[in-house]
Amino acid sequence: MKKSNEEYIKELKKEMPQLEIYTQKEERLIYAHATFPVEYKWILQEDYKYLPDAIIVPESEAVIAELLAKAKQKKVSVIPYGGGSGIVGGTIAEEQEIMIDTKKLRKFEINPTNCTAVAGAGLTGAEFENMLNEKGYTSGHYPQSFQSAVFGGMAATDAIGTFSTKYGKMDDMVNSLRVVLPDGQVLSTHKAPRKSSGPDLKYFFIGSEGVYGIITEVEMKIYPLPEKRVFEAFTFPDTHSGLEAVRNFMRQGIRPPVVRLYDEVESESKIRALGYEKGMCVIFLGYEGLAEMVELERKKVKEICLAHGANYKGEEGGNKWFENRFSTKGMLEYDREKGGTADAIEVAAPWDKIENVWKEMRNVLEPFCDYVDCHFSHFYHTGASVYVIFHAKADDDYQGEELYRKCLKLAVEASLKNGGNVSHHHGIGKAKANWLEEEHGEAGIYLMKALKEKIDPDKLLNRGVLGL
Ligand SMILES: Cc1cc2nc3c(=O)[nH]c(=O)nc-3n(C[C@H](O)[C@H](O)[C@H](O)COP(=O)(O)OP(=O)(O)OC[C@H]3O[C@@H](n4cnc5c(N)ncnc54)[C@H](O)[C@@H]3O)c2cc1C
Repeated sequence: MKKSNEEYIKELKKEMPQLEIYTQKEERLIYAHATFPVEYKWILQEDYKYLPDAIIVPESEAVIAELLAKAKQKKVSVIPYGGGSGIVGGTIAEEQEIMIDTKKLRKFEINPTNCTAVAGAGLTGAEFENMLNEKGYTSGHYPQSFQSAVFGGMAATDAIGTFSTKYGKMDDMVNSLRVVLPDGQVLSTHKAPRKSSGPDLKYFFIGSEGVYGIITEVEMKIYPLPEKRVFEAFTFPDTHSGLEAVRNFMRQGIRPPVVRLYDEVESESKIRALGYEKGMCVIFLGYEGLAEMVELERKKVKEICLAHGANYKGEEGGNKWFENRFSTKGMLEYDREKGGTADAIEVAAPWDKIENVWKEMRNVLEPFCDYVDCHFSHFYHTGASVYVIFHAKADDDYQGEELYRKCLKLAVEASLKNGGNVSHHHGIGKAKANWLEEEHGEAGIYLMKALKEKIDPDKLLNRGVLGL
């Protein structure tokens, strides 16, 4: 253990004997990796590369404040740890950092009048949603990592769920939050629904991946459980006509919560399974809310899809997608195999760039991959996001790591070159930090660094994440 860490832990044990602290090698190994694909390769290579010196599991925000104040005093580096489902290397303990696991922050408080509920940073998406459902509410937030990602991590990475077209991303869903700053101060943002009182401070933390503070509570917007929910499918002659149909209903303010358009290649297996016409592209749509509104949305979406050459395929395909929506087979199985590597690179672009971004990302990856899947599943008034999922195989896990880095570089650079960004919702971590300046520009990075240097001059909190 690093000397400074040893002194820190010794002092904590003395002053806070009730504090849960893990220092055994097995425990440190469990926390050492999240779900960044390269971490799978490190597991399969010899000794694991980077272990945290210790993991602390505080039971309250007040204890986190003390831990950070003391860490500042003793110059101890810290990594906040949520559900460990992060996929961009945001929790790699490259410098034997101490991890702070937020799992004991389990507050749940509902305010039906304000249509909000508070989630402690350590509640998983599924736990919070079940508690809401019991009271007759939903947050509409269903990321695929629903059962493992927790609210602190999801706010920190600005996560998104599959019902996003209606309910939005974490930055749309969070009304207010509480955060411990690197020196131990606690900031609570105002609960008013809108502010014109300087920058809305919650946005310094949503998507900041723990570099500016540890989020302890998130106040989410909530909605009554829907009266009606229905899924359906259409096939389109090609990806272009599918995207045009979606752009047309989005610009009129029609927002079915689930919109998932698969390109010609990823559609193939779905077409086979569902017995649809070969060579077409599949779209699954999901609607929920008041029954009359659902039926009106369906009617309007159907008119627009049919006008763009679609065939209506009924409810079966959409229902099947819904039943399997949390399955991550395929991608993660590839990462676990010898030499195998896979990842979903998710970027966003304006409507007039998204098709080129998709085509070019697919083109650059295909020569190095067994196969590449692409779909569009988060849509906005001004553009869309595309997932480009590569699956590649090398001879061993060292070459697998190299191959991963090559594919990531090709994909991100193809996005940037064609008008897309670096990440739509998985975040940057350490994996994509090199490209951040291309998205934000020199002045943008200057601003991010200036804030970091002011509030955390020794870069003790999540050093290296976002390149800070
Ligand atoms: C199979 C699979 C499916 C996925 N599906 C989705 C999806 O549908 N949508 C989506 O958006 N993402 C998805 N992801 C990515 C991942 O689940 C998200 O990035 C998630 O938000 C991470 O949350 P976590 O609690 O696991 O965070 P962690 O992995 O623990 O941490 C992520 C980052 O946030 C920081 N952090 C954690 N807690 C805090 C805190 N309290 N305060 C400040 N910083 C903190 C960490 O230091 C780290 O940098 C998926 C990942 C996997 C493996």
